[in-house]
Amino acid sequence: MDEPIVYIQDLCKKYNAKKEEFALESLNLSINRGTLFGLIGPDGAGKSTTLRILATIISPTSGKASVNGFDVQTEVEKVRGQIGYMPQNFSLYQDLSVIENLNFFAEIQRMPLDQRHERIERMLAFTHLGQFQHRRARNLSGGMKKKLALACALVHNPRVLILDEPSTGVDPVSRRELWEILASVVEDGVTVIVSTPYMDEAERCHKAAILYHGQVIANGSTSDLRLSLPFDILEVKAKPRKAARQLISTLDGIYDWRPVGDAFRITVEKSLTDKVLAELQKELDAQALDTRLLRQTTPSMEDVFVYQAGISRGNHESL
Ligand SMILES: Nc1ncnc2c1ncn2[C@@H]1O[C@H](COP(=O)(O)OP(=O)(O)OP(=O)(O)O)[C@@H](O)[C@H]1O
Repeated sequence: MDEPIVYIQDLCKKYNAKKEEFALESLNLSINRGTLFGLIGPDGAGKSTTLRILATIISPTSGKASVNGFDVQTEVEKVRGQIGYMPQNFSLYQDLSVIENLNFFAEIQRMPLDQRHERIERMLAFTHLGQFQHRRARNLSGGMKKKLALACALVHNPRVLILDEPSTGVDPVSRRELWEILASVVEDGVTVIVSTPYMDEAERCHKAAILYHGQVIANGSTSDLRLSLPFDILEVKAKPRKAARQLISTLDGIYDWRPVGDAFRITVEKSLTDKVLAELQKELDAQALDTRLLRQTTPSMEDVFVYQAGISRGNHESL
C-alpha cells in the first residue's frame, strides 16, 4: 500500500542546548503502510533518537512527526495506542515466565480480556516459544529473549512496530529467525520500522533510509538504491592474496576497493568497467596469480552506504 503511515518533517534533535551538535538535523521521511522499513546507519547516526521520538519517549527540538495521523508531541496517548516499541535495552521481567511476561504486557497495554488468550497463543506460535512458555525469562537464551521481547511489543496488535537494533547480540540463526518473523508481521499488515547498523540486514527491507550524522543520505526501495549507484562492482579472488592486493591497489581507473572475506570488492565507474576487467585479467595472468574469481557482481547496500557516506564527507571530489 502506498499510503504513508509515518511522516517526519524537518525533525531536529539537540540533546544539549548549549552545544552546537545535533543528533538529528532536518530529517524528512515518510513511511508507507505495510512496509518493512529499515533505518540504517553506523553507531551514533541518529537511529535510536529518531525511533525514540516516534515512540514518544523523547521530544524533538523542532520539526514534526506523526504516526497514523497522530502528532507525537500533542497526541502522545493516541500515538502510543498505534505502536509497539522495542528499545535496544528492552526489559523483560526476568522472574516472570514467558507467558506471564506476555500477559503482563497485554495488561499494561489494556488489551481486552476476551482477546488475550488467542493473541498470546498466536505470539507463542509465531516466535516458536510455545514449548518454553513456563520458563522464566532469565533462563532463556539471548535469541529467545529477543523473540519474547518482540512478542511483548506485538501482543496488543499495534499498527506500527518500532524496533531498535533487534538483532544486536543475537546469533546468526536467531537473527535469521527474527527477520523471518518480521517478514510475516508485515504480511499481516503491520508497518515495521527497524534500525540496524548491519548493511546486510538492509537487504531484507522493502525500503530503507541511510542515516549518517543525523541526516538521511539515501532513501528509497533497496533495489532502487542499489540501481542508483553510478558504479559497477567487481569481485576478485586470487592467490597469493598479498600480490592480488598489491595489484588492485595500483590499478588505474578504480574508485575504491576493499577486502570482503577472502575476496576483494572493487568499485569502478560504469564507463570504465570493461577496461578495468580486461586490465585486471591481463595483470593477473602476467603475474601468474592463481585467479579463483573475477566477475562483475550486483551492488549491495554496503556499497550504497560506502558511496553515499563518501559523498557526505565530500569525498566525491577525489573521484
Ligand atoms: N541521551 C543522550 N544525551 C546526549 N547525547 C545523546 C543521547 N542519546 C544520544 N546522543 C547522541 O546523539 C547522537 C545520535 O545517537 P543515537 O543513539 O540516536 O544514534 P544511533 O544511530 O542509534 O547509534 P547507536 O546504535 O550507537 O545507538 C550521538 O552523537 C549520541 O552520542
